[in-house]
Amino acid sequence: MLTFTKMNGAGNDFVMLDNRDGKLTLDKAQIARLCDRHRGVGADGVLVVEPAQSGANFRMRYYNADGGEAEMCGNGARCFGRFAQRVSGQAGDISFETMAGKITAQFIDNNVRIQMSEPHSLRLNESLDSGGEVLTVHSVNTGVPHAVVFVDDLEQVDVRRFGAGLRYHSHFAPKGTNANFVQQLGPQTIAIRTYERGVEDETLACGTGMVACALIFHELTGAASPVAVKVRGGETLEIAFRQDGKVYRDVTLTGPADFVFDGQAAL
Ligand SMILES: N[C@H](CCC[C@H](N)C(=O)O)C(=O)O
Repeated sequence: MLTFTKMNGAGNDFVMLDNRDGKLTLDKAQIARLCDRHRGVGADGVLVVEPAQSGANFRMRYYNADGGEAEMCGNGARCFGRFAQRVSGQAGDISFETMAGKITAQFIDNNVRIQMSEPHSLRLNESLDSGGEVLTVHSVNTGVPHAVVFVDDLEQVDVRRFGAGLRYHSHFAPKGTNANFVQQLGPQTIAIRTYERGVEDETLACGTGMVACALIFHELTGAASPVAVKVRGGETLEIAFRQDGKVYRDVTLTGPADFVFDGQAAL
């Protein structure tokens, strides 16, 4: 039996595994089965605590619901910090390595603030066909790749149709991208919906997607930091940043990371 903890980061939900002893080996099919909402535990992804290979406290591995490993997960990183703190009994900030760089988690009341890796590959105003329509698409990598489209009414967007159209678009091949749709609610407030690569559906929240949308919102409107981002699950999270010329520094994502239950799963 596999001992796990289920966590929820603003509606993005995860199976958490403690593999600090290095004894756990799961293949892609087993991870996908854990995430299956009918045959398994059910989750958007799996996060695994491993020993650090350099100066951090831990190493974070992230796997999407399809079992494939991804470089980073923003909501997952908040949950990872909270989970690593619990299993290790370590007080104070938690640092961990990811495929996208080193992340630090700070614990602020019921929220977790993570210092994101430096965003890159920002591109604005590209015309791309998706779902049979030509969209104005922006993109940036916030640990994983994100496409961003601004719309007038989020409720009217067919996220599966247009999200999948961008996720599999040749422009983002071969790795593909996550796809976000954004509606401005105020000078420093947006609402977003996200189609996630590797989940292949809309999720209730996407942390790296929130960061991508907030930075592009700043690029297009000059919106000051911090930007409030309302997600499909109903929560509002905070993205802060500092622009140093063309580079974004001190990018942080602050929001909830909640324990849901502990369990044992047959694999
Ligand atoms: N599905 C994403 C990884 C997880 C991103 C999301 N859950 C987050 O909170 O950042 C990808 O394959 O690029």
